[in-house]
Amino acid sequence: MSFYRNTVWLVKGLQEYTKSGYEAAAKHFVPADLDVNLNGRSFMVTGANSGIGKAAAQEIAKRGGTVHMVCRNKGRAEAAKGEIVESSKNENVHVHIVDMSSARQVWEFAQSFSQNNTLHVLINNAGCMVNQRELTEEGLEKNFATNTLGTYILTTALIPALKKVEDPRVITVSSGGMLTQKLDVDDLQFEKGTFDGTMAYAQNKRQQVILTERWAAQHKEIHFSSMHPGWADTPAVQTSMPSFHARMKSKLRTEAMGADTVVWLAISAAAAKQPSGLFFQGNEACGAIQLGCQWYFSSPSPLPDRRRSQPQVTQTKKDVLI
Ligand SMILES: NC(=O)c1ccc[n+]([C@@H]2O[C@H](COP(=O)([O-])OP(=O)(O)OC[C@H]3O[C@@H](n4cnc5c(N)ncnc54)[C@H](O)[C@@H]3O)[C@@H](O)[C@H]2O)c1
Repeated sequence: MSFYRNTVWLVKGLQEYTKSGYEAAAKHFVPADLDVNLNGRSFMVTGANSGIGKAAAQEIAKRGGTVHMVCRNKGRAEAAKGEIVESSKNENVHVHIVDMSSARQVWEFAQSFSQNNTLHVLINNAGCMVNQRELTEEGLEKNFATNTLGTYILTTALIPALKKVEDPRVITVSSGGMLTQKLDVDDLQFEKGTFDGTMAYAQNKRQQVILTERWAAQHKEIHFSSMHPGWADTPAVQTSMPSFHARMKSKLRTEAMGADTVVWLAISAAAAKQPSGLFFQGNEACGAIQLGCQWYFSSPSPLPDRRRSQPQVTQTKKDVLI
C-alpha cells in the first residue's frame, strides 16, 4: 500500500466516512425515496444477524418486505430474527444457515433456494477481515473465500432466479478501503510475502467492485451496485480493527447510518434510475474517491450523491484499476 494513498484515504475518511460526514450528507437526502411499501418483494441479506446487515434487514422488514437472512451461526441468527420480527411486526423473516466461506455450502444453498423461493433483491453484506492467514476446509484463504468467492458463487447462482422477477437488484457491500489497493490478480490467495489482513480485505473489496461492473455489463436485466457504508460501529470493526475502533469510537456512524445507502439502493425508485454497475458512497462529497481519482477514476467529479435527482455519474477506469 502506498503511504500517500493511505494518507489521502485516511484524511478524507475522517471528514466524510464518519458520523458527522453522514449528517452533512443527510441534509441532501430525499426522505420520500425510502417511503416504499415492500409487500410482495423478497430480499436476501447475507450476514444479517449483526451490524449493517441486521440494520438493513430491519428497515426492509419494517416496510413489509420478505427477508431471507443468510447467516453462519444459528443461535445468533435466530436471536436477531426475533428482534427484527418484534420491532417490525413482520413475520416474513426467514433464517438460512450458510457459511459463506464454503463454496460448496453456498452453491448448494443457492440451488435449493432458487427452486423453492422468489427473490427480488440480493444484498451481499457478509464480510470479514481475518488478520492471520487461515485456510478454509476447501483450502482457500479465508478472506478471499468469504468476501470474494462466496459473494461470486451466491450471486451467479441466483442470477437465473433474479432474471425471472420485476426490478431485480444486487447490492454488494464493499468498502472505501478498496481505494488503497490496485487489483492484483497474480496472488489471489495471498501466498507471496508477509500476510497482511487489511491488504487482503482491501483486495477483496476491490474485487467486489470489479465483479459488480462485470455483472452489470453481462446481465442488463438486473441492476447491480457496490457501495461503501462509511465507518460504522459494528462487531467487525470492534474485533478486526480494535485500535482503529478505540481511536475512532465517538466518530463512527451507527449501524443504521451504515445501512442507509444499502437500503436506498435496495428499495428506492431513484436508485434503479442510476446506471447499473456503479460504486456508491453513503455520503455526499465522496472526497476520498475524488482525491484518489487521479489513479482510479476517469473524471474528477464526485460519485453519485445518492439522494439527488440529477446525480453526477463517474465511471471507473478499468485499465487503471486492473
Ligand atoms: N463497519 C464498517 O465501518 C464497514 C466499512 C466498510 C465496509 N464494511 C462492510 O460491511 C459489511 C458488514 O460488516 P459490519 O461492519 O456490519 O460487521 P458485522 O461483523 O456486524 O457483520 C458482518 C456479518 O458477516 C457475517 N459473516 C462473516 N463471515 C461469514 C461467513 N463465513 N458466513 C456467513 N456470514 C459471515 C458475520 O457473521 C456478520 O453477520 C462487511 O462486508 C464489511 O466488510 C463495513
